[in-house]
Order: sequence, then structure tokens, then C-alpha cells
Amino acid sequence: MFNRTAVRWDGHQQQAIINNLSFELEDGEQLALLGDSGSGKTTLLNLLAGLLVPDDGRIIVDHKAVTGRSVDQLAQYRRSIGLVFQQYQLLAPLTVKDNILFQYRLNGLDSPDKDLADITERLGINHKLNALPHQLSGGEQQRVGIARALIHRPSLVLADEPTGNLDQDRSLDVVRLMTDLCQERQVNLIMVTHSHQLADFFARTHYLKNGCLYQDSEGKEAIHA
Ligand SMILES: Nc1ncnc2c1ncn2[C@@H]1O[C@H](COP(=O)(O)OP(=O)(O)OP(=O)(O)O)[C@@H](O)[C@H]1O
Repeated sequence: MFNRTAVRWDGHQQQAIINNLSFELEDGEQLALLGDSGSGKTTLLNLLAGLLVPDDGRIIVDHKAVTGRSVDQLAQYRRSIGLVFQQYQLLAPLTVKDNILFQYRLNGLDSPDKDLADITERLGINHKLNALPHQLSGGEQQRVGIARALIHRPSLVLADEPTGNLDQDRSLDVVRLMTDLCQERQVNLIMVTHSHQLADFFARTHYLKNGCLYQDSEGKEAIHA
């Protein structure tokens, strides 16, 4: 997925934010990404989303290089993956149903009636399809965000602190649903979180520090060093 990838921001010349990083995910594997504030977690997701071009190295998703694509190809690539944001990023004038199907329709796909019914039922928002985002609770809005990220059957979902605005119980519900749905659909999920409790839902946990990734117990030591 990452092959010797590096990012150096202006003013960070001494210490790359992402430093010669390499890692791979198996199909359907889920990864929780932890790290101190400013360690580069969002930068790493932005690289994978094709929103940022690395200074060195390559990024490969679904056996194809993300690096080296044109602006149009990157826009098309971004429509093929799923993104879940901390601030939900729902379109205020659109109903829940139209929000969920927004990216799906951009991809020119046929109406996914059965899948829409299945996924919204699993997420407990099937009775809210005609509501507007402001009529929903935060937890419900994020479940709409998850449905939107999954309905077009992406191979990769990136979630940047998706429960940062939710209380602990709702955070656990949302992350449990998201990881279950991704597992059922064999979708790679990478979630940035500050919560070790939420990271426990993931088989694989990495810690980002000084531009490098550390695994599991090795990472817990590195992050507190
Ligand atoms: N566009 C940019 N230009 C210059 N520096 C940037 C830019 N974007 C991020 N940075 C710097 O890169 C570093 C990593 O930022 P990033 O947002 O990836 O961290 P993070 O681990 O997601 O932090 P947090 O947990 O606080 O959200 C920070 O020092 C940040 O100031």
C-alpha cells in the first residue's frame, strides 16, 4: 500500500512527517491508526485519498498506483473509495437518502434499492431516509456518513476520527457497526483515532511517531517514549 513513501512539509525539512514508510494491508484487513497530535495521521490518510502527493515513494491501492495519476484520474479514484469524516460532511439541503447516494450517482451506478435498504437497516437509519441532516442526532449523521462511504462498494474506506464528535457509547456503537460492515463486505478500513478503546475493535493497530509506524506493543512503548 505504501512503498518507501515520504512527505516533508516546508519548515519540517529536518524531520519528515512521513519518513520512508512502507506497509501493506491484506484484502479486507482493518487498521486503527494512533499517534500524538501532529504526528501525521491525517497526512497519511490524505496520501491514501490522493489528496496529497508524496515527495518520495509510491502508494498502491487495489493493485494500482495512486501516485503518478492526473488530476482527473485522482478525482475518479477518490469517487471509488469511501471517506468518513469527523464533521460528517453531509450536504445540508439533501435528504438522508440523497446524501447516501450522492457519490454513488456520481459514479453513474444503477439504483441500489436492495443494498440501500439493507445497509440503512443495519445502521438503524432506514426510517430517516427522507429526513434532512439537521433533523438527525450526531450519531445518526455519522451512520449516514458510513452508509455513504460503503454503498458504492469501495475496496478501501478511510475514516478520520469518525467519532470525534460523539460521546463514548455512541462512539462504540458507530465503530462497531463500521468495522462489522467493512468486514462483511471485505473492505479495507483505515481509521484514525486517539482512543485505545476504539482501536481494540481492530485486529491491527499502528502507531505513527517521527514519521514511522510502530506495531502493537512496540508502538505503545514508542508513543510514550
Ligand atoms: N498543508 C500543510 N503545510 C504544512 N504543514 C502541514 C500541512 N498539513 C499538515 N502539516 C503539518 O504536518 C504535521 C502533521 O499534521 P497532521 O494533521 O497529519 O497530524 P495528525 O496526526 O492528524 O494530528 P491531529 O491528531 O492533531 O489531528 C503537523 O505538524 C502539521 O502542522
